[in-house]
Amino acid sequence: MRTSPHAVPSPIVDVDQLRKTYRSLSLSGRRTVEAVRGVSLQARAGEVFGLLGPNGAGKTTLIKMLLGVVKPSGGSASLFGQPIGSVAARTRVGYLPESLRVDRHHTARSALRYYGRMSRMNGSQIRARSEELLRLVGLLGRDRESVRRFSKGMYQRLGLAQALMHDPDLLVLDEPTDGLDPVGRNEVRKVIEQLRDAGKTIFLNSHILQEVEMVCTRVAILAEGQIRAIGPIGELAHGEDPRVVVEIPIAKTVDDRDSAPGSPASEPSWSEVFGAEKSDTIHSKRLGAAFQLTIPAADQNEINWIVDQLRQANHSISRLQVHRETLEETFIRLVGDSKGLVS
Ligand SMILES: Nc1ncnc2c1ncn2[C@@H]1O[C@H](COP(=O)(O)OP(=O)(O)OP(=O)(O)O)[C@@H](O)[C@H]1O
Repeated sequence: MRTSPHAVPSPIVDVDQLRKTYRSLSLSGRRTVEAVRGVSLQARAGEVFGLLGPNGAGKTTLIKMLLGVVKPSGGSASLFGQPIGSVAARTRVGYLPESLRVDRHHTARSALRYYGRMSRMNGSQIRARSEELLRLVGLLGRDRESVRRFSKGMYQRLGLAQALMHDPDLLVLDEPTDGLDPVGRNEVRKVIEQLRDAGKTIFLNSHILQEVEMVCTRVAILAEGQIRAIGPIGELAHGEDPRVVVEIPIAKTVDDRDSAPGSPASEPSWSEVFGAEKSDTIHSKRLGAAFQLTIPAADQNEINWIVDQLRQANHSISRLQVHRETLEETFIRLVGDSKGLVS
């Protein structure tokens, strides 16, 4: 069968209505937690897909289901078209868990040898691949030191190297920079950026907004086990129409010129300026000696129209700024508060 040259390649990660309910028994009785509640998403080859959510959103549970470590309660998912949990799916994935443990007696080199053997690589394959990866993660030269002497950042970079040892087609990273200082975060982020630029497909969990903004190409916002938004990073952050913020000096308003000197200026009727329908969408407030209007404006034509209406009504404009929603504002709008999120 021939495929059309314009056919969209099938997704590498394909999740359909996946659910996980944890049930446990304790002295205080039966406890049920709906950790993942009907999540659907897709990640394609070459994407760095970010799953952003506060603590407890269900991110780790979702990753563990993809890796076949936790059994779903409902829905389905596949990696490379193979059902999650199958050997065929698992062997093509590299995984960096939230807290990787490397035995303290290891050096970076001996640890990679160990992981290489687990992936059934032979001695010369292990040597060549270790050299390449130690260089990539910036540990060449420190590779014969005990990992006991490693900083947390170096340890995480070794974790990235172990995940890449068998040259997986998909890299799954759970909170890769959690607990690192800014220098360590930056070092790990640089490695992820190099992998992204080399075309690796990466699925990354994070509650660190800046990390997601800097490295991901597509993002899903997860809260309370549900996807609240999903899309390319640029579009997601601008989910709401841009707004224009205009400041109109009070002394220059029509009302003020008509009123007696020194009397407080009353607010102009914005419905007379913009029409009743548009004025309903305007938020206005007094800001010192000016009125500040926040007006939704989908595009440049609408911004021009707003300026024209103000000028026609003889209002001066002392400041005009186009405000686009940031990813942080999108997150807070969708999740309700910024609890558990680091910007
Ligand atoms: N093995 C388990 N048994 C019972 N409840 C669990 C288990 N694992 C996770 N949970 C609960 O499921 C919910 C989602 O947890 P999960 O670890 O998937 O979230 P997360 O988004 O990865 O959070 P974090 O960033 O804190 O790791 C939480 O309420 C958590 O307490």
